[in-house]
Amino acid sequence: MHEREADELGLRYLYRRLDLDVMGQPATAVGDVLAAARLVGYDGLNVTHPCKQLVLPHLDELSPDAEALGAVNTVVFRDGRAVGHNTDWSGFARAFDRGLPDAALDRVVLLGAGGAGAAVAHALLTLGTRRLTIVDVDAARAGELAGALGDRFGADRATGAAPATLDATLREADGLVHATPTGMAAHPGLPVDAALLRPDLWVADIVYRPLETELVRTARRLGCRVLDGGGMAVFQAVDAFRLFTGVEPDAERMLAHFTELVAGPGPDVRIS
Ligand SMILES: NC(=O)C1=CN([C@@H]2O[C@H](COP(=O)(O)OP(=O)(O)OC[C@H]3O[C@@H](n4cnc5c(N)ncnc54)[C@H](O)[C@@H]3O)[C@@H](O)[C@H]2O)C=CC1
Ligand SMILES: O=C1C[C@@](O)(C(=O)O)C[C@@H](O)[C@@H]1O
Repeated sequence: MHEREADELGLRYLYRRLDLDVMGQPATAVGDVLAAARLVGYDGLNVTHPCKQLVLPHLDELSPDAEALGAVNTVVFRDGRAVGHNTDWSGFARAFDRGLPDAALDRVVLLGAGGAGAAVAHALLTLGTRRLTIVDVDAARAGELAGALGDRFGADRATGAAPATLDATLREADGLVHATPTGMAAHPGLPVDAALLRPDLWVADIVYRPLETELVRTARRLGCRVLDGGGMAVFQAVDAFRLFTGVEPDAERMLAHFTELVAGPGPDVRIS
């Protein structure tokens, strides 16, 4: 996606996968990878699960958003310094704005309080969600995330809740954002009971492989306004591309290319 957009713009750009599993390294080796990338002249890196927090001590500076979120997915090397940014939250915010404009944001339920859920929660509150209820099988994690958001956005804006309360909370909600692995090819299924989906509830899924998850399919069939996970995946890349190059990419072109990519076979991961 990055390379194809750069080709379109006439930029020379190499985007390489450095996979710790393939290298036989633990997640804690992220600092070594960062140092190696800097040494050999990379302009920056995207960082993914489970290294978005582990990378923090290896950075010289954080953008205010990355600092607030305590997670980095984009590192830019500039003037000898490694600067951490977070484009997951801005990517979700832009995808949401584009895909579900005018969606009611009075009461929103977020299912999943992991790394992606934290970025999505930051985006939802930044976009104006009045009351966000965060539900996770790990109720302590949901509570911690709600507490951290409360410190930044105001104590009454975010609450952690246990899965047993999901039915009641969803009945009163304007929208649902799904941020657990359910629905991915390796974890098929529906994360909430279909009986809880009604036409006046908007539904956003962040799972993007496949784009058409069981949740997206079911919610659409039941008449909900629906957003799939492709927009977040693309717009985080759009924001990272701009940070790496200083050039504004064509977001709609990247979205079209991404849709083509996810429809195809998975990547062939090899290091030689
Ligand atoms: N569209 C995009 O750009 C992105 C999409 N993703 C998607 O988001 C998913 C989550 O990613 P991360 O937050 O990094 O994973 P994570 O493992 O950090 O967090 C997942 C959270 O979901 C919770 N959970 C799992 N099953 C649950 C259930 N049935 N009910 C309630 N909570 C449950 C877990 O306890 C955990 O807190 C990924 O599997 C991926 O599909 C992730 C990153 C970017
Ligand atoms: O988590 C993700 C996914 C990603 O690693 C990818 O594979 O596209 C790119 C990261 O910037 C983003 O935060």
